Amino acid sequence: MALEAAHYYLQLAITHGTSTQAILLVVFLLLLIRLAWMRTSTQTKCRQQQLPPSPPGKLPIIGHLHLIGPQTHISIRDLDAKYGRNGLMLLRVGATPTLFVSSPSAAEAVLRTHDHIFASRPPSMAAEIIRYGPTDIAFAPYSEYWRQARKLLTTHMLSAKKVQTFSNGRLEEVRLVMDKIREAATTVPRKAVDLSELLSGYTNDVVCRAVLGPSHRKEGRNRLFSELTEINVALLGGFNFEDYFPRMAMADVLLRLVSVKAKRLNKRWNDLFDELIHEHIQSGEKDENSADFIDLLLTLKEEYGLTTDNVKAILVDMFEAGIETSYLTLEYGMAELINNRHVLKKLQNEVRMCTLEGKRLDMIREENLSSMPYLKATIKETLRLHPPAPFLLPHFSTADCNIDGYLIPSETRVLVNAWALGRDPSSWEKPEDFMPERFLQEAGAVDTQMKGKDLRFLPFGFGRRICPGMNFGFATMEVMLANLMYHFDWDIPNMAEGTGTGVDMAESFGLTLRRKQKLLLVPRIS
Ligand code: HEM
Repeated sequence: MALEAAHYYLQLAITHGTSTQAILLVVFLLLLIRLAWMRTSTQTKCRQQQLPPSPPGKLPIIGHLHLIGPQTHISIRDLDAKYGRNGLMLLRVGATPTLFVSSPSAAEAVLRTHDHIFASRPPSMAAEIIRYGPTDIAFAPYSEYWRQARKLLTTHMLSAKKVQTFSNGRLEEVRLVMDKIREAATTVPRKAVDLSELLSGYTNDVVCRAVLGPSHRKEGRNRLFSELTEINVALLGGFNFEDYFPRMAMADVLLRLVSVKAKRLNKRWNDLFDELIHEHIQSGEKDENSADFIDLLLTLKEEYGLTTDNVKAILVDMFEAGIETSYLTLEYGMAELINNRHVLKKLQNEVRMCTLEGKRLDMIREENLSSMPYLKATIKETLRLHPPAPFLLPHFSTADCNIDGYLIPSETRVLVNAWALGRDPSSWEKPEDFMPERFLQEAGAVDTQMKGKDLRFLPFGFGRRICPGMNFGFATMEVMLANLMYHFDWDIPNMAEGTGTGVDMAESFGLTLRRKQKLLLVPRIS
């Protein structure tokens, strides 16, 4: 084809043009031919290169979908053990090639060595609508826009220094929860508290306060944000048929349905943000210490080239990424502590050491936490066993890439099974046991700072897309867990009658890994 074209244009130039034109044309066309040849030979080479291993039994249309059970993280771990190679396994989920990563070396290849190729996100129609483009940070494709928005976030909103400025607000929120628990503990007979509800309310209010300041309870705004975040998670978190079967007629119908739902939801977020932005503009500039996230974004948006819609998209991220992750970790942590009484006792001893100087504290404050390594280790151990995002967020390759001799084609969806990595018996001693001590080993191999040298432990991901909210998350979780340990002893309901058993740890899978049952516990004032 290219040769025919070259011949044709050469004839044309010779008949109608000058000889210089003809020579230039020939050179240009020869270049074109060379390029075409190089492309064909690369494609042939790629085709010859092997794709990562896949399980047998791929079906028309649905691909390997029927092999994946409802507990996806467990199914994928088991399939990888059988069919994967070095932690790499390629499944066709519907029409979408999906690479599952289940070993530290494979995670290293994807998140460190070839991070620039895998740092994008797959397209999602719901994310496009709810997150204005998407122009948030979590779902935005890898681009200059994402780099700028993320820089703003990490430099001004989620830096250790800024997170520290919210400490009084956090303490106030913890105090409110302690008051509610104390009330239940002093009732006769003692009442169980719904710790799931209290903890999710707490992490919601901590994020609301950081986003919009102390007026976060005005007219029930905190509850409204909680409701909107829940709907967001439901819409983005499940298996979205239309993302995996983009060319099917049924996907078209679903696409329209999802689009209607997403637009309705986006309108609710949008109206609320308009009201809040208006209020913030009216109330004028604040100093760096008292500025909330809306203040910061409004002040900095021009410097970073953001529109008001971009600001709203980033705010949606704060709610969706910031609330459930910390809440689930706190809830799983408490459940593990109840089922592992010796760990609970050890943690209570560490926290209660604060009172050894003779005075009882009304609250454990953040400045008390630096002398509590076991508390931090307990949270890390909880994250190892129960990473709230078992597959991180989906990554997406933007070019062909070779890992371990396998070709990973461009536009492959990549899911890293952080849940499986945290429980791999070749990486962890007694992986199913809850042992915070493993994070206290002095020169142990585990990276206790979690800056990610060790890719066995990835609850926050790693590389360009690593969670920027780690400081915020730890600050939220540590002070709450310390106070729960300091003020109360904990029983399971019906323990006194001897009919109570341990806490049920059954999980239900989604974008996040939730416990199936509410966590009901009976507090006793210590
Ligand atoms: C226990 C607490 C938390 C955990 C376990 C957690 C975990 C994660 C994970 C696994 C990712 C995806 C990483 C990847 O794709 O490779 C992520 C991304 C993200 N997280 Fe967190 N997170 C937590 C708290 C927070 C908080 C408190 C905030 C903000 C207030 C936050 C904001 C974000 C954002 C904006 C992203 C997207 C980053 C990007 O795509 O560049 N996270 N987080």
